[in-house]
Amino acid sequence: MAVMGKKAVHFGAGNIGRGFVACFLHNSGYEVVFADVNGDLIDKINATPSYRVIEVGSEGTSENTITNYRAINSRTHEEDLVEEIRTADVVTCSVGPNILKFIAPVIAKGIDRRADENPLHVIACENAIGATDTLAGFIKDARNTDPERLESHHMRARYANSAIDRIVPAQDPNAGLDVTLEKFFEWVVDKTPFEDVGIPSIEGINWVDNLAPFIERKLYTVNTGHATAAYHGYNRRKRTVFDALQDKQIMAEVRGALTETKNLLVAKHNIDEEAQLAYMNKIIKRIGNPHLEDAVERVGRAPLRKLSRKERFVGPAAEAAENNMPIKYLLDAIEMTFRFQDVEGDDESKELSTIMSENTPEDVVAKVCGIQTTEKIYPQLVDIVKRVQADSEE
Ligand SMILES: NC(=O)c1ccc[n+]([C@@H]2O[C@H](COP(=O)([O-])OP(=O)(O)OC[C@H]3O[C@@H](n4cnc5c(N)ncnc54)[C@H](O)[C@@H]3O)[C@@H](O)[C@H]2O)c1
Ligand SMILES: O=P(O)(O)OC[C@@H](O)[C@@H](O)[C@H](O)[C@H](O)CO
Repeated sequence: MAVMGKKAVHFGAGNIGRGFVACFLHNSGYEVVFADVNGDLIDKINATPSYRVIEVGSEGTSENTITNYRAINSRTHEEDLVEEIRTADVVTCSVGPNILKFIAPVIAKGIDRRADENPLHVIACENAIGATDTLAGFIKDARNTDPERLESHHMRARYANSAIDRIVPAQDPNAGLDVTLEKFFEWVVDKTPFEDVGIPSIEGINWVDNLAPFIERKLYTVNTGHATAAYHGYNRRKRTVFDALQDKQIMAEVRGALTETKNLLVAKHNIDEEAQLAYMNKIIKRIGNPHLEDAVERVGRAPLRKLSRKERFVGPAAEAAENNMPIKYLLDAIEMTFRFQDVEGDDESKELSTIMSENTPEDVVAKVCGIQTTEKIYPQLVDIVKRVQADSEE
């Protein structure tokens, strides 16, 4: 049921922001106020009264028209944004996990101005475990919220973690605001923080009591498989994930990595093995969607984030290793990620290259992967880094 007169502020008017989150908020009757730092994008949004969300797949193409939105530059119009947050019902974001700290101060100011009886619902829509908790941590930090106001903060804001899944590739620069994406979507949100104040009425959200199995299953299947295809593909000069999956060896690497994460997910979350196998096969089909021009560079973007401790490779591989489960294919994918260096337009891939050239293998593993010397996976990661460093010196 649509809710009229409601307002959502969404940080990050990029692919998933315009194509998924804003689309669902719009369809649920919300006015959407985008907050972004890209001045050209802000101007385009404010000059364009509607845009299309175009779903493509083997079943054909369908379209949704999005209206009733505005955009504010959060860098130049902070006070306007604070006022929007003061009067909003929902704040969502899809800016990337490393940007959460930068959007926290303005959200904190808006929350602080709210009346106590009307808490803002905050849901971060990033590919990261506990992204809303991370954002809440920055908002509640003493630099952003007066410690004396913390005790009553829950009366002005509530925070729920989420898992969001829909493949939205980089868009054709000539497409304007239109977004082409896959038909499939899944948006799962923890309902427990909202239970006493009412969950926001957003069509399409699956509200759950325990998000952990959903987010781990998503990150360690969709994103592990996607990234495995992308990094192997990049190193074999494939253009898109679809192209990469046409290569039998890369497909075997993807299946291998997803079988290893399946074993872990099944054991850890009591997920039915057959159900996980079906989910895995569906994901392989989704990431191989021939209608999505999903470049390996987009899917491999930010390799330092993707090599970090709780992320799609090191997260499951470290845990599987501790439980003596096989991790051969995950290690192959990690090696390919370490080889994703100096990629045009990707700052982290350049930083990775500098880190690799200036540090010992042991220091790289500690700094990049956050793995301790006592963990079972440690020596295997050190060997990978040694190999990649040796190849770079040749
Ligand atoms: N694209 C997908 O398929 C997909 C699917 C699920 C989840 N996600 C997640 O969504 C997030 C965004 O991904 P995307 O593909 O939409 O990226 P994107 O680059 O298309 O969009 C990010 C947007 O955030 C804006 N931004 C950057 N810094 C900002 C700031 N300080 N304040 C406000 N806006 C800022 C950028 O200008 C850009 O418009 C990531 O965490 C990603 O993992 C993406
Ligand atoms: O967004 P990232 O950089 O964490 O990962 C790249 C892709 O795997 C990702 O954007 C997927 O398309 C998305 O997670 C599908 O739901």
